[in-house]
Order: sequence, then C-alpha cells, then structure tokens
Amino acid sequence: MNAASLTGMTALSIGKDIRLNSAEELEATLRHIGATRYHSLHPFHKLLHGGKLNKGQVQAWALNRYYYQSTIPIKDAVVISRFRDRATRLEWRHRIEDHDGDVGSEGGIERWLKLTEGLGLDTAYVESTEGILPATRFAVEAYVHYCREKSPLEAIASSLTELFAPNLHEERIAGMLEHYDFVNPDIMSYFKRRLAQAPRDAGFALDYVKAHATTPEQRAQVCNALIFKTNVLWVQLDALQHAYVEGHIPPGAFVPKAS
Ligand SMILES: O=C(O)c1cc(C(=O)O)c2c(n1)C(=O)C(=O)c1cc(C(=O)O)[nH]c1-2
Repeated sequence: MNAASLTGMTALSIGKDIRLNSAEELEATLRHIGATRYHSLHPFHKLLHGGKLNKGQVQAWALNRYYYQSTIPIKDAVVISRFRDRATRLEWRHRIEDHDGDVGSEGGIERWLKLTEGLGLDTAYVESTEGILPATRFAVEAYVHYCREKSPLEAIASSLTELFAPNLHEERIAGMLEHYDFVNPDIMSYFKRRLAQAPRDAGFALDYVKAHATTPEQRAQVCNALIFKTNVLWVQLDALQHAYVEGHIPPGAFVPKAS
C-alpha cells in the first residue's frame, strides 16, 4: 500500500500491510495522521475555542495542561540523553530553554503560569499538580517513558505532533479572545510565542525522521510514534470532557468554584 491510498482511511494503524518506500511517502502519511488524529479534532477543543465553556472548565483545562507543559523539558532532557551525537544534542537543547527560560529571561512555563494566574488559579496550587486528573498524569508520564524506552528515532518522531500545533494555536488565540471576557492578550502570550517556536522545532524533527528512517520498517516506527503521541494528547481531552463537561470529577481532582 502506498501513501496515496491512505487518503480517506479513518482507522489507521501502520502494520505490515503498509509499506512506505520513500521519505515523501513517509511525510504524506505523517500529514494524514495529523489530519485525522490530532487533538484539534477533539470535541473539548471545539467547546474551548468556541466559547462554550465556563470559567471553571477553562481553569480545569489550563491546570491540567500545566502538567504537560512542565513535563516537556523533562521529556526533552530524556531525548537529549539518548544521543551520543553532539550535534543532535545541541540542536535539541534550545527546547529546554524555550520552556524553562534562562537567567533573566522568561520561558514557556512562566508564560503558562501567567495564563493560570490570569484565570484566577493560585500558582502554588497549579505548581503542586495536586489537582490534576489521574489520566493527565498517566498520559504525560507515558510520553516521557516512551522517549526513554523506544529508539532515539521514535523519541524524535513522537514530537511531530508539533507540525500541527500552530494552526491550533491560531484558532485558540482568536477563539478565546473573542469569546471569553476573562481572557486577554497578555495571558495568551504563551501561544503567541509558540507560533514562532513550534515550526522551527517541527521542521527539524520532520527533516530528521525523513533522513534517518531509511527502511519501510523504520518509517512505520516513525508513523506509529506519531500515532502514539496523538493518543497521548487525545486521552487528556477525553478525561477533561468526562470530568468537567459530563460532570464526573474523580476523587481528589480540582473542583471549580461555583460561578
Ligand atoms: O496547545 C497544543 O495543542 C500543543 C500541542 C503540542 C503537541 O502537539 O504536542 C505541544 C504544545 N502545544 C506546546 O505548547 C509545546 O510546547 C509542545 C512541545 C511538544 C513536544 O512534543 O515536544 N509538543 C507540544
């Protein structure tokens, strides 16, 4: 089967029946996976960006996403640890600085805390991660484990969801500013900044997998890494939907104040 015949498939898994014979077929398949599985398609995002959530539900989203954000540099340190090749480590290193910042310069985690603070959440509570959903913790930890245990190629490939993030961030900035009176450009600065950072990161990762996955088996591994990661993102929104839209908040998780 070639990449072109994937178009229109709804349930995609890369098994022995799919043979990707070139870097171009690999890229087409990765883009198909993004178009059919990225969490931009999740109903919770439709509610978030369409102004259909109340403030407590938006708080729950930002609180849970903090765990993802603050784990990304830990994940990236794991990715770096997989490479003896200095050039790859050097290239990957800026990702940690993008999130952690540097002496005297703000990073993404601080920008995320501006968002949670602007939404009225106590920063110490957010940083404690005490109120997050169990599913958030499990999904995010699975991502770190994946990067530690799979091949270095798969560790890099699992970051490829970022190819699809800028469109989603554009939609989020516009939608949240338009629909929520408790949101302003200042607290959305995290996403504005990512619009510049993500394409560079995703571009490197895409070039890397196209150059280093040289067999159909390795190309299938790259695709499966992206599928794994879309699942990591999707289940986090499933859990938010179940808890905060359908009302089944697990014991111990954040309970929004009645507004
Ligand atoms: O808001 C989003 O939907 C979203 C998605 C993703 C992603 O696709 O993994 C990332 C981010 N944001 C993000 O801000 C970010 O820094 C980031 C790093 C990574 C990664 O896997 O290394 N993904 C993402």
